[in-house]
Amino acid sequence: MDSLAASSSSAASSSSSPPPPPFTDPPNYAFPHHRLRRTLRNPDKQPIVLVACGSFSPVTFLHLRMFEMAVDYVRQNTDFEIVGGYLSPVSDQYKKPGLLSAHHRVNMCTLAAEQTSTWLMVDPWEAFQSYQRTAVVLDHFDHEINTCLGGVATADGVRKPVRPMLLAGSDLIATMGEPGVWSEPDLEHILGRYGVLTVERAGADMDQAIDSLARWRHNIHLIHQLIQNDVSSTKVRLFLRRGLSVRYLLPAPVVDYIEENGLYKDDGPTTSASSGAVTAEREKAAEREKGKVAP
Ligand SMILES: Nc1ncnc2c1ncn2[C@@H]1O[C@H](COP(=O)(O)OP(=O)(O)OP(=O)(O)O)[C@@H](O)[C@H]1O
Ligand SMILES: NC(=O)c1ccc[n+]([C@@H]2O[C@H](COP(=O)(O)O)[C@@H](O)[C@H]2O)c1
Repeated sequence: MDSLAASSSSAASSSSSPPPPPFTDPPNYAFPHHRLRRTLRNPDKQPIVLVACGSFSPVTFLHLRMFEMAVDYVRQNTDFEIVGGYLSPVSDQYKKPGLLSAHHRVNMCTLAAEQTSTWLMVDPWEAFQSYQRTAVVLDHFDHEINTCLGGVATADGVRKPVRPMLLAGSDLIATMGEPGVWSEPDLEHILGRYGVLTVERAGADMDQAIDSLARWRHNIHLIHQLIQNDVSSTKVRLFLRRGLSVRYLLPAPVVDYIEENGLYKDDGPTTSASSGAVTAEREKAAEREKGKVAP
């Protein structure tokens, strides 16, 4: 398998011992695929799954709406067929401001996906372990769906591999042009191999964002928001701290969950947002030195 994790781990293995598993799974982990469509409707299309990586602290209607915008875009502009959609909440090690524990973030995403949609799923794989780079997260989906489940089949029984594609806001794509946040091999892996569907976000200039990523332009799909929505988790947290209502900004079960558990009453961790991935990678490397975490 052509995965980052697989290639780095196989380089380290000796010829006598069995190859280590390509990924470290959290305890009791099972890949969720109860809503993954296993048969292609149109055999001529390329099957894809949408993977949205982020904090989701908390998940908002905008996060969910990104998937619906992607569905419309894909139907009108591409030869892809979407067979599944996943929210992949980031690990606690990301330490972004306002990042609630993975336990609560996964619970809220699960309520949102299961109770407001018929096709979205939540993968807790990265949430419940050490920080994983986005390139590795996409490799994990590739591994689970194609290597373990055998991809999808056409009505005639022909098997096809599924391409995981990153679904992200244009602010996230803009960080790909910032020095030090993403490594060059990771960008090549994410944008060259898998591709990204980018949803326009108020305040982040999409054209400027992709200027520095021009060599992967063919794999970067820009989705314009026809109805502007600039809800953000930051604003929701601010409202909650001030005791203001967030109803109708988030799915009702998520609002109820926040109230029942008394969440977001204070500021939480305060590491700078843009340095989240860099800090998490540094801390992980230090822990690896001490032998505490797997690569
Ligand atoms: N209003 C929005 N428009 C477009 N994309 C968005 C919007 N809000 C979030 N996203 C995208 O959703 C993904 C997950 O975002 P994340 O969980 O970081 O939400 P956020 O609202 O940006 O959080 P925070 O406010 O805590 O920084 C990212 O790719 C982000 O770009
Ligand atoms: N090098 C990387 O792989 C890298 C860098 C920056 C952000 N990310 C990811 O992007 C997402 C960003 O989420 P936020 O928008 O909440 O910061 C997270 O899932 C994070 O892991 C990955």
